[in-house]
Order: sequence, then structure tokens, then C-alpha cells
Amino acid sequence: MATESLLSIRDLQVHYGTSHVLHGVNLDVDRISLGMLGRNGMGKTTLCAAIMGLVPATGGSIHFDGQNITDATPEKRAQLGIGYVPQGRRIFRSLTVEEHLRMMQRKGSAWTVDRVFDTFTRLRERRRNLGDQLSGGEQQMLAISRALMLDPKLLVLDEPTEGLAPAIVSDVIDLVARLSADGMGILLVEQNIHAAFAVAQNVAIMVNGEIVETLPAADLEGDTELQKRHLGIEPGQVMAEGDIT
Ligand SMILES: Nc1ncnc2c1ncn2[C@@H]1O[C@H](COP(=O)(O)OP(=O)(O)OP(=O)(O)O)[C@@H](O)[C@H]1O
Repeated sequence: MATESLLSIRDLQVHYGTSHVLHGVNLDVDRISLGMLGRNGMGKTTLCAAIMGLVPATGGSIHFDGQNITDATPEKRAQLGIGYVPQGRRIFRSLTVEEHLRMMQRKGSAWTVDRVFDTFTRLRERRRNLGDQLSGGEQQMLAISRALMLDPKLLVLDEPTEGLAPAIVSDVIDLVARLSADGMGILLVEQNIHAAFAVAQNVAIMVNGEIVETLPAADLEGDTELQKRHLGIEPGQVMAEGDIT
């Protein structure tokens, strides 16, 4: 099935053993930024893992850039242009900043180690530091840079602002917004509703393994009743620590 969207997910099912976690997810992501919101345990990380081929689909389909990737390996998906910034950053403690980047270097990629260092001058300063010598914000910049090295058309970010200080949250938001403005597709999973609003044009809401609403971010921002119904947020309340307000 040829599809128009960069990423097109239809009726996606995922099970962990007998536990049915994704119940027919339908989602389209184009070269815009889509935020994905949902309470804890609703299936957002599982959806990211399924997009990356890290958990198998037990039903439905995933197409990327016109190709059926439902059964493709994670390597193939990365090669086709899906970048992943996993929850928790997964930085290696005993590799330097530069080693993390060189490991991901690919011939012909628009992103080189020098371009990363020109873009993130802080990482150039820390190039010889080991992963466990970096702050949370620096680790997140490195995790995003590492994904950029493969020159993705779509970047999937799983809670990139989690656990970061407010000032650093703003840096991460600015960076993701810049990538989106440059034409990269963005799927931004967030608990921090304000981070999603700052970056995303549209937002999808996941409840119990299904996307129950997809709407312009500005509409959800102005609809406290919808926020309360699907996200459990009372007016004025924040969803997670590290919130930017
Ligand atoms: N490896 C696993 N094996 C079995 N069950 C799992 C596994 N990973 C997640 N689950 C279950 O799947 C459901 C969805 O989890 P998932 O991590 O995808 O949700 P989430 O929306 O990303 O939550 P959070 O915001 O807390 O990360 C939860 O009930 C969780 O306990």
C-alpha cells in the first residue's frame, strides 16, 4: 500500500506475551512536528519501540516513506531515515562524547561530527568527557546529536525533557523546534504538556493503547476540559517534573 505520509501507521497491534498493549493505533506523521501525549503506562514508549522495530507488531502495518517496514529490522528502519532518541537517553558511561558520535558516522550524511560540534558548542567543549561525566542536559544533547548523525527524515523522541532542569528543557525545546523548522519530521512523546505545545503543530492523545484524538496543539492548549478528560490534568496543574512553567 503506497501512502502519502512520511510515517503511516494503521491498526497497529502489539502484545507483550499475553498482555495486549497497543490496540489498533492509527497515526500519520509528516514533515511537521506531532506531539504524543498520554498518562503513564498508556503505551507511548511501546509505540516508539514498534516504530523502531524493537518490539514486533502482532497486527496492522507501518509504512515509512512509501515502504512497508512492518517487519523490517531496526537497522533497516534507521537506514531508511527514522532516528530515535530513546527514553532515558542510553548514553554509554565509558565512551567519550566524540566516540559516541564517530560510532554513528555514515558516509554521505548531512550531519558530521564537525557539524554537530558547530551546532552544539557545549558538546565540542566536552568532546573528551565520558558519558557519565556529562550533565543530564548534555547527555540529552548528545543523544539527539547521535540520532542526527544518521541524517533522519523523521526523529522519534521519547520524553526528551524528562528529569531536566527548566533552563535545559527550554534548550531541548528550541533545538527540536529548529529541526522541525528545517523540515525534519518530529514525533515527540512528552509528559511535559508545555514542551509539546512549544514544539508540536499537532498533538495525538494516547489512552490505553489507542490514539483517541489528534488535533492542533493550540486547540488542546485552550481546552482544559479535554486535558482533564484524557490527561488527568486539572487547570494550572503540570503533568511532570521538569515542567517549564
Ligand atoms: N517489556 C514489557 N513487558 C511487559 N509489559 C510491558 C513491557 N513494557 C511495557 N509494558 C507494559 O505496557 C504498558 C504500556 O507501557 P509503555 O511504557 O509503553 O507506556 P508509556 O505510555 O510509555 O508510559 P510511561 O510514560 O510511564 O513511559 C504498561 O502497562 C507497561 O507496564
